[in-house]
Amino acid sequence: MQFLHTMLRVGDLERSIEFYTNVIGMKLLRRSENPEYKYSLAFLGFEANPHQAELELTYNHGVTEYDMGNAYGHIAIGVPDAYAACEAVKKAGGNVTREAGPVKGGTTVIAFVQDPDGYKIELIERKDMASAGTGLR
Ligand SMILES: C[C@@H](O)C(=O)SC[C@H](NC(=O)CC[C@H](N)C(=O)O)C(=O)NCC(=O)O
Ligand code: NI
Repeated sequence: MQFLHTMLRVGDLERSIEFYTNVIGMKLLRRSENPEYKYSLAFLGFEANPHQAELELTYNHGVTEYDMGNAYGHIAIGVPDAYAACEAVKKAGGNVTREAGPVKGGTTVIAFVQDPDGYKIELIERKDMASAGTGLR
């Protein structure tokens, strides 16, 4: 088996695609429309399945916001340098809600970014990723 995607409901699909491509550096992998059930999908990621898990964004036509509740935590992205990633996010107009630094009580360097709908994204510094050329623009 393989972990394929995480689905988030968003209030403005184009706004979210813009954020996840231009701020986070993902690729728009594919889109689909379901006019019968009045929703649109966009799949984004750094690589398509099966190479990496994908993010599925769901837009229900006419629904511009959701009750975010208190259960959702975050999705996590590995970056070679969390400090540089935060600067790149800010430069691209993104919202860093927790600057890069060691996790409380530990040594792993993390940061948090908020997407346009308020979903949190954790940036986790992974030195092993430096050679992979991954990471935020
Ligand atoms: C493409 C695949 O990864 C899907 O997740 S589509 C599944 C489908 N999604 C929706 O209907 C989205 C709109 C819906 N109003 C929502 O907000 O979730 C789905 O969940 N279908 C349910 C079913 O029983 O088929
Ligand atoms: Ni799905």
